Amino acid sequence: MTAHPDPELLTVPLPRPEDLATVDDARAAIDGLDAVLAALLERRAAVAGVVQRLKPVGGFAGRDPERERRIVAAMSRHAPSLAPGHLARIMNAVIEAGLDAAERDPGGRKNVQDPAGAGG
Ligand SMILES: O=C(O)C(=O)C[C@]1(C(=O)O)C=C[C@@H](O)C=C1
Repeated sequence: MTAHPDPELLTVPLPRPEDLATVDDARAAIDGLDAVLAALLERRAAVAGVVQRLKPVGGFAGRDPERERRIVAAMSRHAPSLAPGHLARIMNAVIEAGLDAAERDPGGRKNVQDPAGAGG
C-alpha cells in the first residue's frame, strides 16, 4: 500500500495482470491488493457500525435483506468477472463480520487512528 501524507486518503496503483510474469511478482501484487482490501474492510466495518448505532434496530436483529441485495447488485457492475452468487456470499461474510464487530464494540472506537483505544 502506498504511504500517503494524508492517512485518510488511500491511493493505490492497481497492478495490471498482463504486467505480471512470475509467481513472485503475482504474489507480491496479491499481497498489496490484500493490504488495501483489509484497510477497506476495517473502515467499512467502522462505518457499518455507525449505521447500527443510528438505525432503530441495529445489529443482526435489524438486518435488511433488500438493502443487502442492492449492495451486491451495485457491486457486481464493478466486478463483472465474479459470479453474482459468489459476490453475494462474499458480501454476506463482509456484512456479518461488520455486524459482529459492532456487537463486540457497540460504542465504536472513537479514534480509528488509535487501534489500542488508548486515547491521547
Ligand atoms: O444499511 C444498513 O441498514 C446496515 O445496517 C448496513 C449493512 C452493511 O453492512 O452494509 C448491514 C446490515 C444490513 O443488513 C444491511 C447493510
